[in-house]
Amino acid sequence: MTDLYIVSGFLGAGKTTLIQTMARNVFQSQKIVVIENDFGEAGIDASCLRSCEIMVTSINAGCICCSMSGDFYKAIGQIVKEYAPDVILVEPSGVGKLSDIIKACLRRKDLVLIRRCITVVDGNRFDKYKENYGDFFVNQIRYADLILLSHQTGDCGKIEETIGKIKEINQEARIAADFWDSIPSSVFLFGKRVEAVKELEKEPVQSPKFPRILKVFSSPLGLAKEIFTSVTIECPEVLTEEQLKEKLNRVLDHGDGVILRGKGIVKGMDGGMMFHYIPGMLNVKSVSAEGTRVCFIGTGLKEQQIKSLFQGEL
Ligand SMILES: Nc1nc2c(ncn2[C@@H]2O[C@H](COP(=O)(O)OP(=O)(O)OP(=O)(O)O)[C@@H](O)[C@H]2O)c(=O)[nH]1
Repeated sequence: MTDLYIVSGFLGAGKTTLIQTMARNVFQSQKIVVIENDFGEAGIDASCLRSCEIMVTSINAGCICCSMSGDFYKAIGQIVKEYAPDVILVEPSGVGKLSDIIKACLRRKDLVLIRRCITVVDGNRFDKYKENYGDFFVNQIRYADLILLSHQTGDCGKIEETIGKIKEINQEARIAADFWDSIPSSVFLFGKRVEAVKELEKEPVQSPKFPRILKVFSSPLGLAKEIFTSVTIECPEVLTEEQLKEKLNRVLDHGDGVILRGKGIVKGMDGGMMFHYIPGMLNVKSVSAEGTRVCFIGTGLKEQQIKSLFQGEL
């Protein structure tokens, strides 16, 4: 039986960052495979994790829990057989429901044992995300047995307030607000399962859904796709940091709709350049990973408009 950990959280919460921390601090001597499920993000996280020498299997263009669940089912079988990892880490898309991911993993309980359902919660954007995207955001909190706060401002009062709000949704989960590097490994590895997950475990295991069948049923991805759109842009040019920021700011300032997430890897003057955008934060840094793609996720985005803004003359 292979140990499986789910690392969920809303867009930009810090899932990939946490997986890197866990690979470094918790599973340092173990063979890890990460199953990464981008929502239209063109494998950007996967490139980043691979550059940290983590083995990654990407399932793109859908969501593990629904349209791709047949692929997910097969992927787990293949990974266990071919790589025999000690640990599988599943990073669902930020707009996936944790309960659906757990159900998808339970379909392979012949091969994997869910050890921990972890959710990263952006402590700085809690109210906004809960109010506007509660279907996903609240579900990710309710089914977690370990919740880690990210994007904290250092304001202890605000942290306590956010923890109080999380407890209104899930009283049983362990909540950790410390710096992740300082959290003992045992917190990630062991702990009580919350009742909500125990209930899911009691449900009869359903066969994986394959796309042919899915056309008949509405799916959670249907919901995510109705609400969120993603725009991916090829960017083969070499850019300076200023040029990249100017392109990004044109999209962020003048694009219609609400951009909730932006990320990408492009060619910089001295190698790869990666950016992350979440509302109120834009980070650009040099990376060893290579890439020529940027992606925006949000609501009400206009693909052509975003492409023109990004690709237009500088
Ligand atoms: N200030 C701050 N930044 C963070 C923290 N965690 C992650 N970040 C940054 O937030 C950005 C997004 O982090 P990721 O780890 O890519 O988030 P994710 O949840 O995998 O995002 P998705 O790709 O949308 O699923 C990156 O620039 C991180 O460096 C945190 O605790 N504090």
